[in-house]
Amino acid sequence: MTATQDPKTPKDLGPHAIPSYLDPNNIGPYEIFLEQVNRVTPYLGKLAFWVETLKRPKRILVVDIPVHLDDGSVAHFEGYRVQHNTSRGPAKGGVRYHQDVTLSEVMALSAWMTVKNAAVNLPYGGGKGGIRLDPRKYSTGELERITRRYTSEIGLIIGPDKDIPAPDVNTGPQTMAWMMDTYSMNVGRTATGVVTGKPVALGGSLGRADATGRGVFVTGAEAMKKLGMPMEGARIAVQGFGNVGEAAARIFHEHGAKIVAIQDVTGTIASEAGIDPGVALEHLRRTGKITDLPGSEEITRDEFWGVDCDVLIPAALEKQITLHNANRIKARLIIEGANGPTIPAADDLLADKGVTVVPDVLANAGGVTVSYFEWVQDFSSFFWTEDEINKRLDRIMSEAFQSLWAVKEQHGVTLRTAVYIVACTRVLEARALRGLYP
Ligand SMILES: NC(=O)C1=CN([C@@H]2O[C@H](COP(=O)(O)OP(=O)(O)OC[C@H]3O[C@@H](n4cnc5c(N)ncnc54)[C@H](OP(=O)(O)O)[C@@H]3O)[C@@H](O)[C@H]2O)C=CC1
Ligand SMILES: O=C(O)CCC(=O)C(=O)O
Repeated sequence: MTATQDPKTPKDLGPHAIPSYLDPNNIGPYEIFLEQVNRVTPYLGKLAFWVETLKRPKRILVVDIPVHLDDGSVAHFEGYRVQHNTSRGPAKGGVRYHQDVTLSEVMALSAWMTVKNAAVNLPYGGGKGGIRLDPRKYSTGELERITRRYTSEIGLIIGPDKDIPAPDVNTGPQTMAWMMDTYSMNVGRTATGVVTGKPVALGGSLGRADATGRGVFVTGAEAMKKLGMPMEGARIAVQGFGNVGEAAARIFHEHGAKIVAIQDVTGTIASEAGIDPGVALEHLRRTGKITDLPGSEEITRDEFWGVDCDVLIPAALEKQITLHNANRIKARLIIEGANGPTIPAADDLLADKGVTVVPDVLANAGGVTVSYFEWVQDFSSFFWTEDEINKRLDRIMSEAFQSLWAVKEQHGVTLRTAVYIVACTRVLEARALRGLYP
């Protein structure tokens, strides 16, 4: 028996009921991706011949990052850049700073970028990077030195027409500015197109900061229409209140939905009357935590999953929805702002319960879509208005949703499998047309 053959066996049967190596909740991030590829393979027809291409990252770089800390000592960090696939264009995807970053995680995140970029038909392959460190423990100067050394080390394989990093968890416009500057110094010219998600003053794009959350809203609103769920008063619970979660909560709130619970690392809050995300953000900035927000009550991390809501937006990290909590989820709709928040076994359980999942590789593609706009603007040195950007983003996201929903209906599969069918077909068509030999 493999870890995924008995996906619905709960772990809670007793301490010795399931050996950990058979527990489906213990699946690693890259194994999740491989399982998703296995599930789509029967739908790929002749292109299944090439499916091994998807299972093997094209290029993996592991780098040592030695840096002087403020106290004069030298620390070494481990960094990664994985280019999962470049069949449809340069690799593209963010850079994560987190204490739990592993090579398997970065491999999975880069593979999901391949699928995501193909799903919304951007001319990119998939890449992702990361450094295993807890950024809260380092000063701004230390983070700048770490970022610059990391950029120099991965400079071997990145470039505006090779691999274009962007922000992910715990990185943002300032990180991208340092990366752009370091790469530019090393190549002897200003290369704005080497990263996206830059500050607007440095060739960044208007609309990029909110783009992922906006895409979560657009695809979520389309799904709600399909499911006959009214937006006005819809009860929404959001896990993660950073770039993606905060913007998604704010935009849903602006459109009449009610944010009934928010969870981040510092705690979980709930409110029957609804939480104003603007007030919550101001409170978070002032106090450093989401809890103790006036008008809300604190609930446990675990209670979050059973909150009475219509829509759940996981917008934090991978593997949050597992067999431990999937059964308790009351939402009819899950919009995956995070990458990889649902393990495959929980996906099955949710499908059986009739819960619709807008998968990460569609729901959070708004960020990379505006990154693509940024890259195009940098190349042409001609910048668009925010209104133009938002209109183009909304159109791409809602058209992608409509066409992928039609594929779901046609095959009678989940929306995730439908997105994988379309995206993997696009990637493998390109692979097959390019052939193998130089
Ligand atoms: N930024 C982007 O453009 C894109 C991001 N994504 C994905 O969206 C997700 C969030 O990214 P992003 O918003 O950029 O990251 P941020 O670093 O801006 O925010 C992450 C948020 O998640 C919270 N968080 C982290 N760990 C946990 C946890 N265990 N339980 C609850 N909350 C947690 C953080 O809390 P705290 O602040 O307290 O640490 C923070 O609120 C990731 O999966 C990322 O890959 C996907 C597409 C694009
Ligand atoms: O903007 C980008 O290029 C990539 C964003 C990202 O890392 C993601 O979509 O997961």
